[in-house]
Amino acid sequence: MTSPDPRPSAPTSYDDPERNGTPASPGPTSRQNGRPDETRPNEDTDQSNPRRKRVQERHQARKRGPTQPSMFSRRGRSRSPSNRTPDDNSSRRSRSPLRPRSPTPEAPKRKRPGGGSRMGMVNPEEMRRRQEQRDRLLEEDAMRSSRDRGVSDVVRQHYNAVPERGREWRKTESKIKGLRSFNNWVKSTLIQKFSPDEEFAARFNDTKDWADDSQRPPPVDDKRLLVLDLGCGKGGDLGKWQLAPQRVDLYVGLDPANISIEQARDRYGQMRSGRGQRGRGRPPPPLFHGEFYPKDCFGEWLGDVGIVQQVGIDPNAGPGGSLMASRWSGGGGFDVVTSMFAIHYAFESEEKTRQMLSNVAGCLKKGGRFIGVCPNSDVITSRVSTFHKNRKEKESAKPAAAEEAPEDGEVQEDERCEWGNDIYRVRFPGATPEDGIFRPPFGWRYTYFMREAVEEVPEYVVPWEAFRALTEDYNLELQYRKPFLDIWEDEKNDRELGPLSERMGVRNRATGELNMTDEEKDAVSFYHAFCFYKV
Ligand SMILES: C[S@@+](CC[C@H](N)C(=O)[O-])C[C@H]1O[C@@H](n2cnc3c(N)ncnc32)[C@H](O)[C@@H]1O
Repeated sequence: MTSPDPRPSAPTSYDDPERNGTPASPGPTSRQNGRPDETRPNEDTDQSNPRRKRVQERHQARKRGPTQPSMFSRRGRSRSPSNRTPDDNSSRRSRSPLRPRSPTPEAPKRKRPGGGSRMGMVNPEEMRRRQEQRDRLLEEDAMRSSRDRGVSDVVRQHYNAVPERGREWRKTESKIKGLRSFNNWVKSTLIQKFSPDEEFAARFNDTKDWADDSQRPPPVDDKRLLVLDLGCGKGGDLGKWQLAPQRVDLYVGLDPANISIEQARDRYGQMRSGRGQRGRGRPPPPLFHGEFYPKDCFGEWLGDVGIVQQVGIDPNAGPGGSLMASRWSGGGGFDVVTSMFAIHYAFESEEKTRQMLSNVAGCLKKGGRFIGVCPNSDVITSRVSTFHKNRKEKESAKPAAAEEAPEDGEVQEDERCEWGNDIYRVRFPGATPEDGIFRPPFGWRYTYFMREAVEEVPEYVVPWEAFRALTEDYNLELQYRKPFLDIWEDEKNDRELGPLSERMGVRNRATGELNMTDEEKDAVSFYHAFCFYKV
């Protein structure tokens, strides 16, 4: 699966616009997409305390060795596999234990001396059978790749077509404004808790009361973060990254939806120029250098994206890679890889899921964090198994009647599992497992609808335990996983995240209650958040 890549050629050096004052990608309009929403810099945080104690808590349970040297020392290193392709990846990997792949058709054989005589030993019937088998496999392969391309195209076209309605509309007119704000608050919370590195967090462990002293600037944070966003959409999270406790030096946004990428560039340009900033409050912190490219991050290797190559991507990440090479190269150059509301598109197939993980693990330095949010398979499992239980009870209550047997492979209407409410709907078009456990863990397609945001787009179940097991192959260690509403319960009284929720309109200042209808709460409970460490 490929997407057009109209990237400019890779810059020879990565310039810090804070130093040279050159905006990387200027542009005029403000942006937002549907399900996840934006956060503007000066509503997001109290500018008097932009870096906070939160970072202490997430590192408390972890004790690791020294962090990697700054990317600046890595920048000149040339170890990126610029000529690598996803096919190259698969050739170095061992076969998955999760599901045997269908055999690929044999490549046409060259004539070699003696070959004819060996061929002569196979009887014609056998040769015909083998040829038929090869043809069948080729045809299946072609059908599979066209279907895969079809789904990716639908997803890309959908996100490209999501209208940009403007911030004011989203905050006032939208029927799901509570949900939008809540999702944004969860994403900010993840960024606040998990984006800083251990060194940065350790400094705050040593100076526990700094957050109480609004006059005193936080300790010097000279080491800044390099962030890669897979599926960045229209750049809705740029403002959140601008307010990260540890300052961001570089933000790279990738997404196959080329129009979304243009919109993200525009939004970044607007932030750089200070346009669209509201008058109240202190000015936001200085903006990082940002780059945005159209890219399928789950179907393709990221090593051919110039800026990714420059920062550093390790081709040895994952199973089958050379352990020694990986140990010596020390991984990729990014501190954080983030993927918000996007990894479920990778679960179309094992190949894509592994490609996504190779990209994530390859880009992260040791100690780097992979943070994201996606649909929670526990919720799906529970809905699906309850659906089948109820269906069976209904069936057994029915008087025995002569039922028409379904055609081969056909799923009867009443066997199709779906749920939702006025604002969101999940619909499985095919059969689902009665116990709700998705085996094998790839390719379980459903369509997702969300009012004003997502029009029946195909998505795939991310069976959590299988995913977590797979991440181990890529040296990614699970540090945190939590359903959205549990995050709220845990963090709503936090001295930073609590007030942030009020500024973002997530909590009603008078009642202290969430500003969401029951339907919105049901919709957000479909998701959970995670953080992995690269070890
Ligand atoms: C619900 S949007 C989330 C956008 C953004 N992360 C946010 O939170 O605002 C899902 C995004 O995933 C992107 N996506 C779909 N397939 C992808 C792929 N193969 N690689 C990277 N991104 C993908 C879509 O184009 C879309 O922008």
